[in-house]
Amino acid sequence: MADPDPVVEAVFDAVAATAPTIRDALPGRRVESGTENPSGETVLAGDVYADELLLEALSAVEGVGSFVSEERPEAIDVGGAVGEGGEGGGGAYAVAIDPLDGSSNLRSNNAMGTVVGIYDAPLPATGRDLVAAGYVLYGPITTMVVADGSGVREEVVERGDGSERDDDDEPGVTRSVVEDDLTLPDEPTVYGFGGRVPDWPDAFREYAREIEDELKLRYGGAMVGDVNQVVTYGGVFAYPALVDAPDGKLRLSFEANPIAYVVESMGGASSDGSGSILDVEPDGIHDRVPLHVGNEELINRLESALDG
Ligand SMILES: O=P(O)(O)OC[C@H]1O[C@](O)(COP(=O)(O)O)[C@@H](O)[C@@H]1O
Ligand SMILES: [Mg+2]
Ligand SMILES: [Mg+2]
Repeated sequence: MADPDPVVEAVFDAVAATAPTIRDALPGRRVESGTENPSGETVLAGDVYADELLLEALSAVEGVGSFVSEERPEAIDVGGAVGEGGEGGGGAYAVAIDPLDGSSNLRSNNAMGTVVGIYDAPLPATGRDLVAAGYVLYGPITTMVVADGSGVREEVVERGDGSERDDDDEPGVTRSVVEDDLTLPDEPTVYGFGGRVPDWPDAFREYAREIEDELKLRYGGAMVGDVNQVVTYGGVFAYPALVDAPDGKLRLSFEANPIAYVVESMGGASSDGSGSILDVEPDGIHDRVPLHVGNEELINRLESALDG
């Protein structure tokens, strides 16, 4: 097995170090910030806070050359030319972040997360340039799922006690690996599909009718939470193309590619409707894409259903 990439490890150290702070900051940040993001969506105070904290933490990581966020129009140069083989080749990585995924769940106090993609190429790039990806899930407990090219692990992330503080400004965190080789369960159990049923194209609606007959609905409105149901129990998550939004809702660089990388690394499959998400060629960093991930057999059936 390849040695862990120290830059990748340092990125997930930084993400884990921010997680308890982001979580603690949420109660007072459930209100609108008064701005819109590059996708035209209302930004909450929690989105702004998480974005700024992650920029600060990740720009301090040596080997991260570019910080690219769902909340910012352009990539931020944080030092080092991106590409050329990452840590081994002398170049730096681009880190794409969805600081708070599912932030409309903040008001209703439901699950949310943070999504991370580490690319060995300047963005926009395809998911084939990912060297690692993962997500933090703010559920009843805070967990972090990391796919680093050698496997997929799940950690519980907690604020450390005072003895683990590096210095006064940065409270330590305790990380416990709870699963070190996550694979998708063979027997699928759950499904979750985003968007309104009347907005689904007919072919997707027919596929959904079949799946409803076979699996249990688990849908909470935050991609990270809904994907983690599939990761845990097996099944399928989709935010499909909509009749009036053929590219769906989710963003390729910040959401779809990292999630596809995680699910494919666990032995599952991803699709934009016709092929792996990781092969989708982007035009811009805020491009959207229909996202379908889960057990391979269910994704194959989805592609056949949409093929007509
Ligand atoms: O409630 P809607 O509009 O169907 O959208 C739900 C989807 O939108 C998202 O909240 C988009 O993510 P952000 O909260 O990062 O914008 C996903 O997490 C979720 O799958
Ligand atoms: Mg999101
Ligand atoms: Mg977000």
